[in-house]
Amino acid sequence: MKRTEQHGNHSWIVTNFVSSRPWQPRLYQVVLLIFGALFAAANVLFLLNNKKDPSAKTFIASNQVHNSQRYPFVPADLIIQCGLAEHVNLETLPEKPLTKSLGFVKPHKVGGSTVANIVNRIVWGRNMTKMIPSGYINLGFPAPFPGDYKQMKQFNNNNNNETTGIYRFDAVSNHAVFNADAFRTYLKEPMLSFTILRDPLERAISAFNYIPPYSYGNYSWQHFIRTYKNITHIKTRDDAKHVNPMAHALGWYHSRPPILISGNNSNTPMKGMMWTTAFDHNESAIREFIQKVDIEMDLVMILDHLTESLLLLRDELLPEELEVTELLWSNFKMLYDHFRDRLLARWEAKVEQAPEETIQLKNGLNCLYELSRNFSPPRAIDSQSPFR
Ligand SMILES: Nc1ncnc2c1ncn2[C@@H]1O[C@H](COP(=O)(O)OS(=O)(=O)O)[C@@H](OP(=O)(O)O)[C@H]1O
Repeated sequence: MKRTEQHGNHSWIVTNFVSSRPWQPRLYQVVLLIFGALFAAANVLFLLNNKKDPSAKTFIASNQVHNSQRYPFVPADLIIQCGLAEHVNLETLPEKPLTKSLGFVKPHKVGGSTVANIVNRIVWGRNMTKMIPSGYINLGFPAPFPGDYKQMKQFNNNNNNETTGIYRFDAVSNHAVFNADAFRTYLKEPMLSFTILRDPLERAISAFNYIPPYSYGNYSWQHFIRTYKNITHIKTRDDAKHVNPMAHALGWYHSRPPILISGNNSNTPMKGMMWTTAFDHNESAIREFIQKVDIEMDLVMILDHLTESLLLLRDELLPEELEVTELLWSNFKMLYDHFRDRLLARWEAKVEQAPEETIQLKNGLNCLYELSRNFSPPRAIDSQSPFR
């Protein structure tokens, strides 16, 4: 029913829903009430959950950590099936931050995600803070560290660098270019700096397979070699991922002033800079650089010796501060071994193993494998690789 009220010179049309009968809820009001109640309940639950588990604060979570369970990547049944359960007690694992911050330099295609996952899990489990890039991938790379990163919302005076006032984190594990001074500015003291390297040719093949535009399969390995062999400047992020990228991540190109690209290019991935490759074959300069890295980096791990590398990493901390199981859990070989054994057991248990079909399939697969070898990057041209 519509009512017109007169107030001085103004008149309002007041629409109301008053009926002559006592108030009775209508369907839309009931629906609104239910939604309101659900919304309020969800908010309360969210607040309670965050209060209960401070490590669930979104700031600490990395892009690789998706839910609020304490160790999200390890299904409990897998731990049990792998015989680790008797060694691991989730409840008694230390929750204290490590005595050192973790400055992990992650070059591309060197097994860095495996190591970054270890760092992330340690950070997650021990209620530590990690510097997160704004875009979740690069802390500046290929430009200088740290680039744009998410600021800590709550400043804690204990964590601030006394000289700069900048918040200091417990860990860094995204793609970045190592600079000892810059890392020390943003990471708590004492810092444990480490990285991982891989045979350069293996790495280049991995990059060829995974990094655009080559990963799209439209260009040959020969095209890849031709493109990068005589490159004079690193101008794009893809150049940086393909040309001497492990050295780039360790600071090789940044040890000389960049060439500034004219115009306003500060928003490009390279931040308006490019780097010359003129010194890439200068042996004495390379030796000098290796010496510098040797002094500044606490541990350089090697992918082919990951187990030994991780144990040496553990030894950089206080005795017993980091349990081997905390490293083991991210060992995807364990996952592989587990499912390989499961598959073989299922095969053994198969009632009829069908020998004729087995031979036919095996021959066909061999044939396909030979074909693919002939049409994929031929190892014979390894010696021409600019990465050697
Ligand atoms: N534990 C372990 N042992 C041996 N090899 C391993 C391991 N973890 C990762 N890898 C191999 O590393 C390659 C992926 O590297 P990244 O994780 O650094 O890639 S990325 O830059 O983060 O995209 C990729 O190499 P390729 O398979 O040759 O492409 C992975 O297979």
